[in-house]
Amino acid sequence: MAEYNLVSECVGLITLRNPPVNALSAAVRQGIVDTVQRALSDPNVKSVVICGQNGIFCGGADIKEFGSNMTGPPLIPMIHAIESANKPVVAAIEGSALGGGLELALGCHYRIAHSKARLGLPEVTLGLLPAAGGSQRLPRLIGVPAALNLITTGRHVTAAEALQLGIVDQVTDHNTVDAAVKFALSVAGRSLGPRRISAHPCPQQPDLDALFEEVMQKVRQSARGAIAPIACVQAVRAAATLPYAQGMERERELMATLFTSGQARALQYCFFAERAVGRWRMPSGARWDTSKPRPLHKAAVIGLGIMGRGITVALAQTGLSVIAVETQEKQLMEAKQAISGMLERGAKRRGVAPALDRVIYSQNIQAVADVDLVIEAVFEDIALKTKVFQQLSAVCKPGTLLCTNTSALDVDQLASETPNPELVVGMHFFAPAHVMKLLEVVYGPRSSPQAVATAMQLGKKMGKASVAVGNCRGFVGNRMLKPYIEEAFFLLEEGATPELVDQALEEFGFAMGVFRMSDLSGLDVGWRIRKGDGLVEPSTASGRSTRIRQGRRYSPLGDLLCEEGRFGQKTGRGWYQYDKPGSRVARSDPWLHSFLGAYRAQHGLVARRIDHQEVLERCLYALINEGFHILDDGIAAGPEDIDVIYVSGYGWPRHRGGPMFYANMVGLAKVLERLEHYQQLHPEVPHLQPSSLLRRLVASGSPPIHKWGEAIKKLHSQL
Ligand SMILES: CCCCCCC/C=C/C(=O)SCCNC(=O)CCNC(=O)[C@H](O)C(C)(C)COP(=O)(O)OP(=O)(O)OC[C@H]1O[C@@H](n2cnc3c(N)ncnc32)[C@H](O)[C@@H]1OP(=O)(O)O
Repeated sequence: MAEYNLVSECVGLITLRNPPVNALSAAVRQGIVDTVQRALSDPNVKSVVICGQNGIFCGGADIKEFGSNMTGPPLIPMIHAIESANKPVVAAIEGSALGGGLELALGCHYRIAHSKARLGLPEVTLGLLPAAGGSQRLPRLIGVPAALNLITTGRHVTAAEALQLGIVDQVTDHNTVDAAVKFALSVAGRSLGPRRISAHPCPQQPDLDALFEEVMQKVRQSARGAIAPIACVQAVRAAATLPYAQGMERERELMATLFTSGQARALQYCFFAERAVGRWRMPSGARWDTSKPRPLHKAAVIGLGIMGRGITVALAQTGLSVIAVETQEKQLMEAKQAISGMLERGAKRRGVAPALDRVIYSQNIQAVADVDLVIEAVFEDIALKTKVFQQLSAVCKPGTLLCTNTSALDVDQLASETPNPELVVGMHFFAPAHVMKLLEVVYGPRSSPQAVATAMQLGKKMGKASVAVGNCRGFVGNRMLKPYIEEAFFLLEEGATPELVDQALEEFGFAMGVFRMSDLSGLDVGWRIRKGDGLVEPSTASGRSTRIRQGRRYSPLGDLLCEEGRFGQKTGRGWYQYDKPGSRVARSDPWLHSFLGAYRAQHGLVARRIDHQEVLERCLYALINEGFHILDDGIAAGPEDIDVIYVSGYGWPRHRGGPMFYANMVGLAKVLERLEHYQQLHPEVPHLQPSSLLRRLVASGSPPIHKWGEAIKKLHSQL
């Protein structure tokens, strides 16, 4: 797993071989130990170069090993042996040097990087810290502020930035290994003392205490309960204040706590889940590896409201030519201005030229005749969308894929309005579409595997977490959101306040509680949907509204606020009050509290004390329960799909792994027991009725999440 060659007569070349990313598995570590030993004991070898095969230096420790008993030589002594070698060791960095990979390079005496390489210590994103000496060496090399930034965010830096920071000694556009060998020859015999980073003190930093206090405060605020970023700050503080050996001891202690934590397990699960969703499969048996996507050169977007504009930007930034269609001239001109602004700002951020000339604007749907794919983003109205789909079917060249950005309508119904339903899929983007990571690719029973493969590949090119899901009301994300929001409304009826519910959810780690989120996205959105479902009724003569509708408990609270014109941030009033319409700082609203009091009195409801635990159990378990229904219905292929959707699109805290992973951590039996408990108290609430899949999983011994797939298949085959 590490190959050894003698090159240029006196350079020992060690090549890490562990595809695809040369992760530091036990075998690779053993290979490094053996080959370094061989190079150091060969009197002909004057210097050593370490590189990785296939254009990548090293993607870090092997994350798959973390879940098992780790064997093989440990990383820390291996890196120490390199640093204390009496011959210069040069790291030749191509592709990526991440985590343990960069820590290995920091143990080398010199680092040469290719100009396209990326370097970083992303351990924090996996719930860990750079515990192979990285938290102690990097601050010594580049100073405390820069090291804190890299280690607490886990961000990857370009070779150019690495050079500027002093992480690498040289950047090359040519063959990196050749450059490193040449460099190794030039430094053979030089004194190595100054090149051993562990022997350096940290560069002096004025007001160290104030700096750490400020960073810790910032990190605590943005961590939303994640423990790794805080441990990272503590580890860097040890580097800044303690001798190296003591700093290493502190690094070890901090890592020991993180390594076995539920958060590390959750974050590592997310890492693999995000990759697993790319290996999509449909109930028909169609799969990612047997379905070939179509090449795409030209796309079109129909409807240039907020969603259409974001989608146009996302497509243009991916390199596609885009025809952007809006029938009203004024709206078209406004959209053009907005899209150009977004493209310009995005390009400035990324340091590239804006893709303005990739977008052609038109009022005429005929302009899309020769595109390969169309994304329809007109108003959420089935009659309007049907008309657009019929027009597109008549206008587009044969084989054009027709995608709808609907968030709530029936993709299959739309497909049935076209002569080629196999070419129709949903591409459910989230606002703002050029920023938000999530894309639900919705297939109907007639969508072709090729259409799904093409939409999934396009999503990946756009940098989205793309998840293939079946067609049902709300697809996966919004379907699960419904019981979550309903429970929050019921809690208000029973005595909670928006502040209490939001606080419980935000302490759990959500970026925003349900009511602050509702104010942000607009209360009128849900109101319109409920009206469409025939759920919104006028109040009776007494002003009292019914609380059982369509045979189940219903809370009209959201409707009543909308009747008052309280649509959230945009009107300056919603579940909270705001300084002015459009302002973002939510303040508690005494009006809302008296409104809730009057509402309860009118309905004979007596407010009771509700604690955070009840808020979490009722909102989250109702959402999770719907997730089990979704798995049972075959709408999502596995729990990873649901979890990626929730973490990347719905603000679920990543360090809790997603709702289904969380259920697995809490224990399926406990989730079932609490749902049964609340269902007994609220028999008129069907979403608290435990899903039969959850019951069957518990009855079959609550298998761990990675075995749910097998269990679901087995349980289905027993039916
Ligand atoms: C008490 C113990 C002390 C131990 C001290 C430990 C200190 C060090 C810790 C670490 O190093 S933790 C790991 C840090 N590294 C990372 O976080 C990098 C993770 N990888 C990536 O960011 C990317 O994979 C990449 C390297 C930038 C390459 O990206 P690309 O898009 O080209 O490929 P992917 O689809 O992401 O990955 C391909 C394939 O490889 C698997 N994989 C990637 N990295 C690792 C890894 N470090 N360990 C194991 N496997 C890895 C990835 O899962 C993909 O496989 P599939 O999941 O698709 O099968």
